[in-house]
Amino acid sequence: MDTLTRLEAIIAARKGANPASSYVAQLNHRGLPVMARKLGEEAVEAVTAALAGSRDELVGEAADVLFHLLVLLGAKDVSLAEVLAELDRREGTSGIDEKNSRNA
Ligand SMILES: N=c1c2ncn([C@@H]3O[C@H](COP(=O)(O)OP(=O)(O)OP(=O)(O)O)[C@@H](O)[C@H]3O)c2ncn1[C@@H]1O[C@H](COP(=O)(O)O)[C@@H](O)[C@H]1O
Repeated sequence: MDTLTRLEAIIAARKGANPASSYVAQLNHRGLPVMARKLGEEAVEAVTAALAGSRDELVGEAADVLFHLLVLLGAKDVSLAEVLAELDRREGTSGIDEKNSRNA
């Protein structure tokens, strides 16, 4: 099992845990707007690290983005497999074509 799939399973298992002892449970307890805001904050931190930080900082912030994205997807009952299937679907198509079809 790969890292993201393992992390997805851990997040699913921790969702209903005690918020006092689990950060995942705490985020779920605080609700979707907080989870969404956390993902946005981590994304901004990743962007900042890419533009002005070190390589190690970018690695750390990218890990935070993936973690918080999985927490948000879990709360919305969207599986990682569904997201990966969407990426698979796009494989082999030009990114430009994809952009044009979305804007059509
Ligand atoms: N990968 C992670 C992970 N990455 C980041 N974080 C937490 O994300 C938080 C982000 O830090 P911030 O400073 O931005 O946030 P904060 O100010 O501490 O918290 P907020 O009040 O803003 O939410 C930190 O508390 C980190 O510990 C993570 N917490 C948990 N995991 C994984 O989730 C598993 C389950 O964790 P628990 O639910 O805590 O058992 C762990 O075993 C890990 O594998």
